[in-house]
Amino acid sequence: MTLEAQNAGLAGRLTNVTAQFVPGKITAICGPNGAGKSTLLKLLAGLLAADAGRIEFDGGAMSDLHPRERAKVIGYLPQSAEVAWDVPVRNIVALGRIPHRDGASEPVAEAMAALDLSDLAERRALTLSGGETARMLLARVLAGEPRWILADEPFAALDLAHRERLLRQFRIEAAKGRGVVVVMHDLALARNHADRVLVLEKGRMAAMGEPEGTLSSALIEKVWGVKARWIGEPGQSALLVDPLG
Ligand SMILES: Nc1ncnc2c1ncn2[C@@H]1O[C@H](COP(=O)(O)OP(=O)(O)OP(=O)(O)O)[C@@H](O)[C@H]1O
Repeated sequence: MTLEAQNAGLAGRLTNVTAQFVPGKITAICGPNGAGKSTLLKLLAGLLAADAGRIEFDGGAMSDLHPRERAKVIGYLPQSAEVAWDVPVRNIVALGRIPHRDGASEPVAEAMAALDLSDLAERRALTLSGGETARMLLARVLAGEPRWILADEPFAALDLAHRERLLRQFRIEAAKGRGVVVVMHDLALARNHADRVLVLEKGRMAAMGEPEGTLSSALIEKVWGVKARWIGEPGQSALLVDPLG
């Protein structure tokens, strides 16, 4: 169950990205604003078509996958998603089962419990706070039990406890053999919790590899233009950034 970008590009947004994503692992996609992170995630999700190279899924072109099959295997969380329907939270999370056409309630309940939404199950979706909305939409993705979870900045609206909870959940999903690909700005989060990191810079790949070696001070200075150094133990590192002079 592989997911791969092969020289993938989209005019003006992404150039020549070649990367293999690994099931059972958490891959972080990092890079400055406008570097192409969301574009790459949408290409991997099959929501945008590459105009150069291709996205390969299980040895075939992603573009050949039937949309319903794609919806079953890929769970995509967009950046700052909005909710259109003022229906109970449980109903929004249950939308994750639509590709399966099974109405199964267990994965829906499990996903809500994982995202600490059980007490909010009957609340109307439009009354939720920003972080609660983010958790509801993540639960919808998990309820679909996709093979690949592709999440665009899922931590942005979450408080510390819910961030930790989601990190643990991503690890649980990865342990089930799912591939987890997460766009994130927090480089300490990537270094401490991802298995691999892909760094984009101005639409091109700047680096890909295990986080410790890849997210070096030298790379951070080159790509983000800030001087920074790591402190702390592996797995509990913090990034100290020098004030811009
Ligand atoms: N629909 C579009 N049409 C044209 N250009 C676009 C479109 N969407 C994004 N871009 C451009 O493509 C580049 C990559 O955008 P993308 O959203 O992938 O960046 P990102 O790395 O996710 O950024 P951020 O950290 O700000 O969310 C940017 O220069 C952006 O302005």
